[in-house]
Amino acid sequence: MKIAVIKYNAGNIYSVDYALKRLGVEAVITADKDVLRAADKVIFPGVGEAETTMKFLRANGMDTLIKELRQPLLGICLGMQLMCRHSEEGDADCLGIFDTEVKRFVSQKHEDKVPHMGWNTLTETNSALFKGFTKDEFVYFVHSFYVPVNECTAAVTDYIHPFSAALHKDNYYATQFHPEKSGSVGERILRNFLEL
Ligand SMILES: NC(=O)CC[C@H](N)C(=O)O
Repeated sequence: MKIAVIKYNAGNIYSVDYALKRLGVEAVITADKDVLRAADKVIFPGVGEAETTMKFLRANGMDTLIKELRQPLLGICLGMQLMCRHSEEGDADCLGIFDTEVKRFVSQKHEDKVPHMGWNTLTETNSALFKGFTKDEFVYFVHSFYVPVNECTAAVTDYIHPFSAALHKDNYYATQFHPEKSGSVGERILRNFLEL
């Protein structure tokens, strides 16, 4: 099975690659569009800022490519956010795969620190990504923006208020949390994606 990780100006490409290696998977980290089109599965990682990253993707034709792909694709963190219609982070128009907004967290109480950095459990998991997942298992988040619960929501968590921890539509899967930084639980989620 050919697994490709999209190489662009994101920050967590190599931690994703290392997590895949721990699963015994040798992924190709590439910006080569033919290699990405030919992959069985594609991972779209991301740590960074939406506006800058969208400019980079458009300048390199990666926006069109990602929207053309029909094999399973997993967006992670910023990757998930860029798959939405628009982000308040830099007022960025994004890929529009998920017809929803990305909004900035607004602290309601002093203890509601932003960015949200921590371990949360998930509810309402309704995707093959979460096969074998139990309600008391934790995954790791680090983000200042969130995707409201919407028709593509595939898991929910609660920090300041409920929000989408994962999205799914057709061949597009996405997690706001970092499976590559979520220990054995995250490894299982990555394995579930690879087994789709
Ligand atoms: N880790 C990240 O890059 C998070 C994505 C985005 N910058 C956010 O703060 O929500």
